[in-house]
Amino acid sequence: MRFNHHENQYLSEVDARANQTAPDAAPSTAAPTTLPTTPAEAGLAVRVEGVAKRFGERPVLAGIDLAIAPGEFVAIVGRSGCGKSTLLRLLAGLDAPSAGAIALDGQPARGLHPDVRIMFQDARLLPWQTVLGNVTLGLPGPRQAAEARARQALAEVGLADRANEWPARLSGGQRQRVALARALVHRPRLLLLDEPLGALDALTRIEMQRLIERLWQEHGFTAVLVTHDVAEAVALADRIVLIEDGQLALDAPVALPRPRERGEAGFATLEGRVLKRLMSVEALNARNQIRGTVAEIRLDPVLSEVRIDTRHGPVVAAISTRSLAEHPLEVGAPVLAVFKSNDVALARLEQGDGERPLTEFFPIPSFIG
Ligand SMILES: Nc1ncnc2c1ncn2[C@@H]1O[C@H](COP(=O)(O)OP(=O)(O)OP(=O)(O)O)[C@@H](O)[C@H]1O
Repeated sequence: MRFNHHENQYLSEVDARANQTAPDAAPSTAAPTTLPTTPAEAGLAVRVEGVAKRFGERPVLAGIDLAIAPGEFVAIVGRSGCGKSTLLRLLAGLDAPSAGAIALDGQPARGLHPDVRIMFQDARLLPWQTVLGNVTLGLPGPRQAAEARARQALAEVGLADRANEWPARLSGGQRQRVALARALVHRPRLLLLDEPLGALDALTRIEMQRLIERLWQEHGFTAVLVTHDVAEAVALADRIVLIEDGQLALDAPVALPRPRERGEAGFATLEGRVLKRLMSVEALNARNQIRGTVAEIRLDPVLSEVRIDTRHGPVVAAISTRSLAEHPLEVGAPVLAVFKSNDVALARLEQGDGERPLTEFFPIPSFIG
């Protein structure tokens, strides 16, 4: 998980709002203590038009167009580093686009929006505040009314009885529930979720997915979820968008009835389709591909070696023997070797000492083809 000063700025904004709260003021009957439940009034419409984002000379997003209807649940998937979190930070107003425009409910987005909340992979709870204190933080109005709202939000995430607990005493899943309550208590009309379940075990993750789905259905906010887990995207989203080379490469509706079961045929088909697209050769950087011909196959019970001859010299791929059985190759077959740029390292060979020993490794940003 990456932290940057913009996100801290977001948290300071929350702190600043907390400081404006009158802690000892009398309870107000004017402040509503219930969270909205009517979908029509809750969801924020999002429009992203021609949005580009560069960091220095490095383009990350290029010409993104995306319209999200009020109350829609959109999942953003894509390879690591493709710009998913960057897009989410732009929607949150934590960062500004280099080009293009973002509109929320038809109004140009400028900075932080009061109806937008973001949840990260780590809960970011203040350790010196109780669970209730963390959820109340930043709520305007008299303390008693704010606490009543916070307690209600905690009840909604199943933590009513942990209000007076310290964050350190909670499990990772419970801390994320508190973070969810802290977002919900502000009655967001757009909830941005940046891989919020990424650090949780599989079972807790599925429980949290159900909770998020239920709360989304009850409150009707618009939801945008960044996830690495395609099954999570299929379980929760109305639409799955895939970012690739800075652009939207896929926009797939998920027309499956809710609640969705992972074992169902439609679920597995869509998950397979998105995964296939995500893992496809076209999705990889073209510079990290090299053509060749299978020259030799050395079978081993577990991990076999396939040597291919390329115009740059021989390349040996270690392939599980099981995969090789599923996708057989024969000597002479034309193939494409695909490298993940992050996985390529250069090792200097000692002069005159054959293939060993290695002295230094130089990670390189991309394969030199
Ligand atoms: N503030 C920044 N300054 C410079 N580069 C940045 C900044 N934020 C992100 N980047 C770069 O932009 C690219 C996209 O980052 P981003 O975090 O949006 O990717 P991601 O798809 O969310 O990745 P992951 O799935 O690994 O979290 C990366 O190469 C990252 O290093």
